[in-house]
Amino acid sequence: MIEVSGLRKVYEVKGRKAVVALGGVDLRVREGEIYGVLGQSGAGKSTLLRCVNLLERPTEGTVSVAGRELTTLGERELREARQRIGMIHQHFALLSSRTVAGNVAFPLEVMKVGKAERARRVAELLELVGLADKAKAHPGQLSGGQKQRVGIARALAGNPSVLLSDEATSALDPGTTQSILALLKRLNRELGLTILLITHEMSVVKAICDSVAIMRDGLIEESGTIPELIARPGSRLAAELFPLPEPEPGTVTVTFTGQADEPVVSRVVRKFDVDVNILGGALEEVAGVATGRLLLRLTGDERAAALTYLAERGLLVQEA
Ligand SMILES: Nc1ncnc2c1ncn2[C@@H]1O[C@H](COP(=O)(O)OP(=O)(O)OP(=O)(O)O)[C@@H](O)[C@H]1O
Repeated sequence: MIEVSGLRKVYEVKGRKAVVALGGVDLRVREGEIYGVLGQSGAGKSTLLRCVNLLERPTEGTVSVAGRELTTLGERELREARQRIGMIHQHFALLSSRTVAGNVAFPLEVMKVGKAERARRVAELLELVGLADKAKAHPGQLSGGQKQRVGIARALAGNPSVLLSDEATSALDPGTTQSILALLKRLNRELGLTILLITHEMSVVKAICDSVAIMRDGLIEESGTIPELIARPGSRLAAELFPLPEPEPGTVTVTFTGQADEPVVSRVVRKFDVDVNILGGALEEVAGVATGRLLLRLTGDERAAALTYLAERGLLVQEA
């Protein structure tokens, strides 16, 4: 759905050294998934997101969304293509002089949608985000979470196939963050909306993302589906989601996704002549799947056979 290839963005600032915000980024977001780009401040996340709808012109590389290569389009075609790419912002970017309904109607006015159809569509969008009773309110009378719901309704006005989210929950408290993330997940499921979001919070990735790219210094360090990354030896995502003590020689790190119901450790002890000592562990719900990592010391004559048994059960076994 979104294909970014060889993307470079260099900011030339007069009298200062040029800043390489993106140093050659490839990204592939599949239709219907929620894809998170995670990174510290300055990693290049906003630049990447703004290049996806060409708010920012890449210095090099190509961007295609829903099969259209955006970098080759003229201004008019680009405006049309952008109507199918919604965007939501950290600070909501609402027009304070307009009512909630007026804010949602704004893109429809730009698209020259007739008055009656506009009113129908605005009512439908406000219903979708749970704000039907706030149509006449002004943004100043709303909570942060309600403002972001207006932002989401406005972003969906043009029936986009893709939604770009620029730190949409960073200005919200934890409870409100969860309700906005749940709304995004519902829109993803019900409308088949593909979502590309940027965030500096692992909790956002953990709550709703199917795939993730970790960015640092304008480059992607690792990317893939979350189960893929958790199972990848040396993955930074796995280390950050499941921090474990430094493995000492002789210890074993065991990663499991979705097999949390099986008592594998007690089975290993019963089946094989081994002792198991749990040195550390973490269990998390990741995108709705129970996932965990354990640091074990396994000793005994049948150690090798026990490790093979764990690997055969689909667990990732890494010896220190
Ligand atoms: N318009 C600009 N002119 C010059 N440099 C810029 C511009 N926009 C961003 N940069 C620089 O590009 C680099 C990447 O910035 P970017 O905003 O994309 O990172 P980020 O990961 O989104 O960080 P943050 O979360 O703080 O916004 C930074 O070094 C930043 O200072």
